[in-house]
Amino acid sequence: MSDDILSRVGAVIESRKGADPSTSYVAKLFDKGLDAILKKVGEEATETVMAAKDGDPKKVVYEVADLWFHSLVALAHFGLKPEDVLAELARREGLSGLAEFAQRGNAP
Ligand SMILES: N=c1c2ncn([C@@H]3O[C@H](COP(=O)(O)OP(=O)(O)OP(=O)(O)O)[C@@H](O)[C@H]3O)c2ncn1[C@@H]1O[C@H](COP(=O)(O)O)[C@@H](O)[C@H]1O
Repeated sequence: MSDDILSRVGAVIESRKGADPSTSYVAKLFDKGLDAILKKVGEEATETVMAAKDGDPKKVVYEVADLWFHSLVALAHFGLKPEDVLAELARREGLSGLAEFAQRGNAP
């Protein structure tokens, strides 16, 4: 179920390319350009950190949803989709982060 919603939201975001910014928040972001999109990603990341520092689980969920959403818009700017990120996470599945770090020639 979870990646279905990511795919659905990703498809709607893609469909907003070239849409009227006055009728769509996503189209407004595309119209403003990459810096505006990245500004929102940064803002939502900061708001996620602040929600976590406050120890408020519901607020953390809300802000992570904002962060994931704006990250999907940033992906779409580059013609990328949520499925691309899911494939990368699947590629990493089962490989310990410690082992992966060491594989890159980093000291444990
Ligand atoms: N998932 C979302 C989504 N999450 C957040 N947002 C918008 O992102 C904006 C966040 O900007 P704010 O400045 O309000 O930031 P904030 O952090 O919420 O508020 P502050 O804490 O900064 O005050 C708000 O307008 C939210 O409504 C979203 N807007 C759209 N979507 C999805 O994208 C689809 C297309 O949206 P439109 O292009 O607007 O039709 C929708 O059907 C949804 O599925």
